[in-house]
Amino acid sequence: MAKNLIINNIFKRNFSSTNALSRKINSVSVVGSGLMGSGIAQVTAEAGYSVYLIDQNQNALDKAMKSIQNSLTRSTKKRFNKEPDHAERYIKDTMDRIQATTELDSGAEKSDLIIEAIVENIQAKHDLFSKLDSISPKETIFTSNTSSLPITEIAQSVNRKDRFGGLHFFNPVPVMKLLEVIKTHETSDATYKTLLEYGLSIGKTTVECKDTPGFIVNRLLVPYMFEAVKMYERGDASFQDIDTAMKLGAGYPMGPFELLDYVGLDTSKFIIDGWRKRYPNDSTFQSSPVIDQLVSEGRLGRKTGEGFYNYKK
Ligand SMILES: C[C@H](O)CC(=O)SCCNC(=O)CCNC(=O)[C@H](O)C(C)(C)COP(=O)(O)OP(=O)(O)OC[C@H]1O[C@@H](n2cnc3c(N)ncnc32)[C@H](O)[C@@H]1OP(=O)(O)O
Ligand SMILES: NC(=O)c1ccc[n+]([C@@H]2O[C@H](COP(=O)([O-])OP(=O)(O)OC[C@H]3O[C@@H](n4cnc5c(N)ncnc54)[C@H](O)[C@@H]3O)[C@@H](O)[C@H]2O)c1
Repeated sequence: MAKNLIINNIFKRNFSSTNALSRKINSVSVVGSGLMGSGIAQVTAEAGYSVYLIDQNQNALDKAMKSIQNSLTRSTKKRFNKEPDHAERYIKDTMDRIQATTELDSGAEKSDLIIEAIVENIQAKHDLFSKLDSISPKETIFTSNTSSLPITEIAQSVNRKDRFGGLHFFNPVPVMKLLEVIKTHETSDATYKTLLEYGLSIGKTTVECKDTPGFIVNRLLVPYMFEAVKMYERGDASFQDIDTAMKLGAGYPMGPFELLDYVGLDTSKFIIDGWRKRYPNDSTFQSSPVIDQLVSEGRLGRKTGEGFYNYKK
């Protein structure tokens, strides 16, 4: 209660002085149905929005719908433990609000908000947004869930730069309470207000971020994870002991290697490689031979069943 009051006061402080009117959001398209897109679609549908979950790959969509169903079953078991009928109805209603499709147009033409959660690659994001810009209504707001790319740079491929911002979710989306909302120097106040309102409407606590590398969380978290890998590569400790140490000695829910496997080693590599290209003189962003090797072997972490740890057993 007190927390909500603080959030509302921050919200009022920042926006009561502007006359910006937020836009009503009814329908949301989530493009990319992997680890993040499936979670974003789930929490958005749970909040009552009608959702198009779009992916170029039908298998990814099938996997996403299964994972949403499992995640809802898990969360409703406790929430409605004495009312199984209610839980069943809640799951059905939520699933019914999500339309999974490989047709980009079918969602983009009808959505008020588009959240992109495809692979962490600037060219792929540019190609997607330039298509979306030509098929979406001009009022539709575009956002990216990028972990590390500048929102301003992603927005270069569209004309609607005032209706473009960042919505950075955390994994697992249904559980993690934070949403980073990113404003570029071209994002309009009305767009930004709409994005903050959307964040609150899906039950997240929002923080306001500038378009700086890694925003708030990843600028601190990613160098920490790669520092742990360097420690392991030097032979200072086993990765299992580093994980145990950080969980029991620093109170983290997961150690850095468990977290790398959880985020995906490919995504982690994309992030560090991208930052190193941009900031070649900053030693924080050095590559990791061990991660490069695991990625080249297709051992990407939990999503492939193996990374630093083996999840197939
Ligand atoms: C790189 C990117 O850009 C940014 C990022 O995303 S960085 C990554 C950020 N994420 C983190 O740091 C995650 C750190 N890990 C954790 O917080 C925890 O280990 C965890 C929440 C993932 C799992 O928690 P843990 O206690 O170990 O396991 P578990 O007991 O299975 O789950 C805890 C609760 O979450 C729920 N849960 C876990 N995963 C879930 C999912 N996918 N869907 C729904 N519910 C889920 C469980 O049902 C359980 O709920 P309950 O407390 O009501 O019973
Ligand atoms: N993994 C994390 O913990 C995490 C957390 C926050 C943000 N992110 C960011 O979210 C984005 C997605 O990450 P992820 O971990 O969900 O990736 P993922 O590999 O699990 O899923 C990406 C999905 O996008 C689909 N895709 C690729 N190109 C597409 C296109 N042009 N059109 C439609 N679908 C396409 C793929 O088929 C795949 O299903 C990345 O930008 C990543 O940096 C990831």
